[in-house]
Amino acid sequence: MAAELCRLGARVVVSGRTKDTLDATVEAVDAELGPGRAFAVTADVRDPASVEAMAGRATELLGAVDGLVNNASGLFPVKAEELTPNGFDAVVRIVLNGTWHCTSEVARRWLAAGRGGAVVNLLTPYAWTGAPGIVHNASAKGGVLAMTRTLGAEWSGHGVRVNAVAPGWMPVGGTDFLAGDPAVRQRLIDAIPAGRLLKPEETARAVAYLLSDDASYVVGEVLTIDGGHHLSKGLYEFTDELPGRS
Ligand SMILES: CCC/C=C/C(=O)SCCNC(=O)CCNC(=O)[C@H](O)C(C)(C)COP(=O)([O-])OP(=O)([O-])OC[C@H]1O[C@@H](n2cnc3c(N)ncnc32)[C@H](O)[C@@H]1OP(=O)([O-])[O-]
Ligand SMILES: NC(=O)C1=CN([C@@H]2O[C@H](COP(=O)(O)OP(=O)(O)OC[C@H]3O[C@@H](n4cnc5c(N)ncnc54)[C@H](OP(=O)(O)O)[C@@H]3O)[C@@H](O)[C@H]2O)C=CC1
Repeated sequence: MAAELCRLGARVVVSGRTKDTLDATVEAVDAELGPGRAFAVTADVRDPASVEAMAGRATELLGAVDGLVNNASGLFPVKAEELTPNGFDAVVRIVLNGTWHCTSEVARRWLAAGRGGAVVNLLTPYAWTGAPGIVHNASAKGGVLAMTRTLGAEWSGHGVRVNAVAPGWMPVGGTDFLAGDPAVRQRLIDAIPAGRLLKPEETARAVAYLLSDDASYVVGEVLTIDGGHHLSKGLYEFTDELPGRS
């Protein structure tokens, strides 16, 4: 995500809890595009004080912050009846509360300065379909969907746009963790009308569009990029089992 946004011309602060991961991203961008495009700032999105410090440092490093991408997430597969209160909280605090902490911190700065900006939240199609086996993450993403629409409408008159992308499965992070097995992955691909996984840079380009002035009249919207997965393959899923015409 960060590397592709830099390729498209952005200067980016990457943030998360793990310094080594962030440093590796910055090193990769430096090697490809030269120094000064990407910077690392550690933060924990669950902690408003940490987010405030991150936003301040990002402003120092970039001069001005024009956009925010809420990408942090966490999940583990679990039967709903076995999920503990702490397990539910652990995920919701990252996804829903974390998105709120980052969005409110950055947007308040824009509103106080009388300037606009763009927020893009990372959703998934199961924000509206639901996702048995990950009730914590699906509930939190559903909350982020409502937040996207609410703040999109509430702040658009101030030039602060809030939108979201809903990617399908990408061969990174969460997907490697949930569908690392080649046979499981192939079943997943078979269910996607486009017949392949989403490339991370395709998600980044959709994010870049929503961050850009080209999307200046796009408010509270969700751009779904899942190769038609949430629409299903319909009858084609069963083509081999359907009776022939003769
Ligand atoms: C679908 C494809 C799309 C992908 C979308 C993505 O979001 S990809 C992003 C994918 N990336 C990631 O997910 C990033 C890596 N994931 C993580 O960092 C963790 O999974 C985290 C989200 C729980 C956060 O950790 P943390 O340090 O805040 O939490 P903690 O360790 O202190 O535990 C708190 C509570 O949760 C309980 N609990 C935990 N695991 C399990 C389990 N397997 N089973 C049952 N329960 C589990 C644990 O027992 C405890 O409850 P208890 O016992 O006190 O009642
Ligand atoms: N992978 C996929 O196929 C899909 C992903 N998505 C969404 O795209 C986004 C990225 O997914 P993916 O790349 O797979 O996820 P990863 O697990 O690879 O990345 C999640 C990121 O969140 C950061 N993070 C987790 N907890 C915190 C925290 N408390 N504070 C700050 N940062 C945190 C992690 O860094 P660290 O642990 O160092 O803090 C990590 O960089 C997520 O929002 C996900 O829901 C949507 C649809 C499909």
